[in-house]
Formats: sequence, structure tokens, C-alpha cells
Amino acid sequence: MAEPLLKVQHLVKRFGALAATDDASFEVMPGEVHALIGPNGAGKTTLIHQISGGLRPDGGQVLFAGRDVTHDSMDTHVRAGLVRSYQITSIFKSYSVLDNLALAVLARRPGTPGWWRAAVNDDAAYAEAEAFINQIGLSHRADALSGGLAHGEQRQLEVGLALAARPKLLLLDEPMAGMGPDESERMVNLLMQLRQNLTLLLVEHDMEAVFRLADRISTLVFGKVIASGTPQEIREHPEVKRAYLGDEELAA
Ligand SMILES: Nc1ncnc2c1ncn2[C@@H]1O[C@H](COP(=O)(O)OP(=O)(O)OP(=O)(O)O)[C@@H](O)[C@H]1O
Repeated sequence: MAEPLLKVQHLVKRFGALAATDDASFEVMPGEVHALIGPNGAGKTTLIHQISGGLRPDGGQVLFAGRDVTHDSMDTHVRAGLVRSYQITSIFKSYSVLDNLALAVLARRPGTPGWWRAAVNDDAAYAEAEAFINQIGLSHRADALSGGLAHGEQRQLEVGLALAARPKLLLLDEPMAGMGPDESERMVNLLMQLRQNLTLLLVEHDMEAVFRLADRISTLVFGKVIASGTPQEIREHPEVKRAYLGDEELAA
């Protein structure tokens, strides 16, 4: 059997007396879409922060592609291919969508002083940016100022910026948050297309989207992963059902 791409082992993060993650362990296999679900305040965002290198764990380990990355910086994570959406580059609102993607492509090249000025004449960066804009479905908005994009389009662009870092594992924290039904549908379709070449770990409250997308699901409750399994296994898991008691979407 293939080795997991990501192994999260016994992660702990304390905020004062509160253990936001409390001995959390789970694994993400190469090529899978793995969803992290759990009630509000369960520790999902804290866990994603620790995995992406944005927050130092108080205990436990993160192994990525067989290497211990627990204490690596966020930049080192990105270079290794462990990328959180909108981790590296946030959107420059007064630049066009295509310019933003070209800048994200150039940001991948380390140590180039003035790279943002060079971007304007960098044909290779723009060619790559064109490929990403097609992939995220925003070609028709290439010249639009990013600040004027609708909420759903901005989230699509954030995914594009993360793709420009050439991730092996893309972490997405609530990619569908605040979206209407049409925008959510577009995001689900985008993620379904990305899964063909990429491993995805997403935190999401939209259970319909989670059950459509995920190969496996881990459930976090009070900072602990109480179950990992296929959508069917998670739907039928007694502890998960208890944690979601009253959540008709999960119980359905
Ligand atoms: N920087 C912080 N300082 C203090 N407490 C924090 C901090 N960040 C998170 N917490 C607390 O840790 C717990 C877990 O928060 P977290 O945001 O990780 O949960 P979550 O599962 O992502 O929640 P939600 O689904 O509502 O976004 C919560 O009780 C939260 O109030």
C-alpha cells in the first residue's frame, strides 16, 4: 500500500487552558480528497494552521512525504509542496486577475529582487498564468481588476494563486464559505477537476459538498480526531452521529 503523503501525529495546540487540538492524528493518502469536518470550535482551523506551518504545535508531529516538517517555516512548507490557499500571496486588488496569477508564478522563483517589476515583461510567467486562469475558470475575467471580482470569483482566484506555487498537497479552509448555490457549485466543480492531479485536504461545513467531494473524511471533536473513514463509514459512525446530533444533512 502507498505511504501517506501527510501524517499528522498527536498534534497538540494550547491556548492558555484550552487545548484547541488535543492529540489529533490522521493521515492523507496521495491523490485523495480528504475532508476535515467537526462542529464549530472543534479545532479544524487550528489544525490546518499547524499543518501549514503557520502555528507552532505544542506537541506532536507533522510528516510530509516522509519528512518531519513540524518545525519548518511556512516558506519551507510551500517549497516542499505543502501549500495552503492564500498562504503565499494574497490578492493585489488593484491588479488584474491575470497579473495576480503572473505575480504568483514569479513569487515561486526565490531571491529575485524586483520580481514584481520584471513580471510585466515576463512572457513565460504570463503563459503559465494563462494556463492557471483557464484551470480556475476565470479566463473571461482576465483583465478585470481583482478588487472588483464577486466573492466566489475571488475564492477561485485564491485557489489559482495557490496552484501557482505548484503544490503536491493543497490545504483549503472553508473554500465554500459565504457562497451562494451557484458559486458553491462552481467551486465544487473546480475542486473535482483539481483532484485529478492534486491531493486536497479541505475543511468545510457544507456537508453536501463534503460528501460529494471527499474520498475520506476525518472528524474532529474537542481537538481530537474521533474517526477517519470513507463518507459511508463516517455517515454511519456512532460517535460522529452523536457529535452531529440534530444535523439532518449528515444523518440523512
Ligand atoms: N489564537 C487563539 N487564541 C485563543 N483561542 C483560540 C485561538 N484560535 C482558536 N482558539 C480557540 O480554539 C478553539 C478551536 O478554534 P478553531 O477556530 O480551530 O475551531 P474550528 O473547528 O475551525 O471552528 P469553526 O468551525 O467555527 O471555524 C476555539 O475554542 C477557539 O475559540
